[in-house]
Amino acid sequence: MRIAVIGTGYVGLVTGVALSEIGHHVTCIDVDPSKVETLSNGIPTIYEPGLEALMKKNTAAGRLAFTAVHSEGLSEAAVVYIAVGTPKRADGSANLDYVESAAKDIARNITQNVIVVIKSTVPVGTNFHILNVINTNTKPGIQVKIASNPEFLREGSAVKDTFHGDRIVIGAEDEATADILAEINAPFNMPILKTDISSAEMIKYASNAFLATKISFINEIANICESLGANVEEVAKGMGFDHRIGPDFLKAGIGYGGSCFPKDTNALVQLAGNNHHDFNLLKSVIEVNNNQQILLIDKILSRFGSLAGKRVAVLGLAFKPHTDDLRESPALVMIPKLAELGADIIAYDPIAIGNAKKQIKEAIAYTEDLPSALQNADFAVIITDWPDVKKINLSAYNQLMNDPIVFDGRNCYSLDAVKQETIEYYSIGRPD
Ligand SMILES: NC(=O)c1ccc[n+]([C@@H]2O[C@H](COP(=O)([O-])OP(=O)(O)OC[C@H]3O[C@@H](n4cnc5c(N)ncnc54)[C@H](O)[C@@H]3O)[C@@H](O)[C@H]2O)c1
Ligand SMILES: O=c1ccn([C@@H]2O[C@H](COP(=O)(O)OP(=O)(O)O[C@H]3O[C@H](CO)[C@@H](O)[C@H](O)[C@H]3O)[C@@H](O)[C@H]2O)c(=O)[nH]1
Repeated sequence: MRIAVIGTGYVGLVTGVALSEIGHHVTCIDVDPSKVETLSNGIPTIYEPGLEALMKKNTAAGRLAFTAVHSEGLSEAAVVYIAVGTPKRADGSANLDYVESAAKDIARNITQNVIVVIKSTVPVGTNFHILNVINTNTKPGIQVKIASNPEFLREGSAVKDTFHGDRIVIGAEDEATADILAEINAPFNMPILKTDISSAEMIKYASNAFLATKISFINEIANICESLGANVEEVAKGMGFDHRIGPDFLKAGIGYGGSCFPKDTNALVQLAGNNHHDFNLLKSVIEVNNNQQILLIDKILSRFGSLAGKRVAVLGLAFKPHTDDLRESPALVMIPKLAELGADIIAYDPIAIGNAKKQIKEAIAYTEDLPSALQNADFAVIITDWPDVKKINLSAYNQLMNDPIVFDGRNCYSLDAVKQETIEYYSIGRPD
């Protein structure tokens, strides 16, 4: 099948590469010519494990190409995926400007019948709206079908998730369209749910909202555990044995970040509100998360009183390990607060520093070397559970820091291991 993918971000690029890997001929289109140039040179514009090799392989095989010219990318496509951003507006709702503009790009440039597949996360009703935008802007006689195919990949394991995900959801108006999309996706060998368009759109929001709820729930339990002297890791383990609950997504910490959970939970609250439903449960999930992201500041202040002149090692900037993405990372909340309180900050991250420098306004020092971050620090704050942070020999805190005081926002170490060392250790939902 000849496929075009509009948008080469985390979703579009991974989707385009994966579709080419299973044998389709894919052209990825992006409005950013510098991205297209980098990608055409075989260099991924995002960090995703396993992506570069697949990208190079399929480009060399002639199944994958990149362009900044919509007419060129769309010229022979039978199916066009829209995978552009749907960021949060100030009121919390999803900004559909990029999706609308991609729809107009399609409408103005296609000369053949196409199926347009919306992969971006969009509120219920958007697919029909976008079909309308395309039909109003395209040439007469061209038949356009629309389908919803929400994406469930996680950053940092996007390639793995695309080939070994839990399900593929296809929302279509007619069986023929759903069948074509099912056929395109068949080589992924995953359960396929064919449903109506509105339900497909809702499945995406409901899934993210449910996962975010699980995280805020366990974080609330963690905070209660702290007051009562219980250990949230033990509690989560005990809960997880119950198949109805499951062991995943019960890791307490400094809250969820990323480009999806914060944005999509807010968008669902808005969507519900616009339809006269006050989604109180989800509002609380968001509030718990906002408080959770700054929880360590209170702990740090009660330990030190003042942070003026204290040197702090911030370990991790990305919102989770194995990605260079900082969108809604707790680091973006913690660093301004620490700076405002007068701390002298050195931040460690193995791959996200390039992106961090674009988003962090405070004058802080950066390093990709973990020991250098710890050298002479008065305390350390763990934001991202990077493998090298988790695997560090705990004696390094003692050897390198002025005072081995660690505030661990990701519960990286077992309390037994910590007890073997002379470090002062504060984590989430566990005895200090
Ligand atoms: N990032 C994730 O892990 C993830 C996972 C599942 C779903 N989603 C959803 O997928 C969508 C895309 O997310 P992302 O993180 O990949 O976004 P992103 O911001 O990383 O990438 C979007 C890309 O689209 C390009 N673009 C914008 N308008 C364009 C146009 N008219 N023509 C061509 N290119 C255009 C931009 O230049 C950019 O490269 C969002 O709706 C998001 O909620 C994201
Ligand atoms: O038990 C947990 C699990 C995750 N997190 C945090 O939650 C955030 C999101 O993590 P994760 O879900 O692994 O990453 P994302 O790449 O944001 O993926 C989510 O958002 C995507 C975009 O919609 C969806 O496609 C995925 O299915 C969904 O998992 C991160 O800050 C994690 O640290 C926790 O605090 N505790």
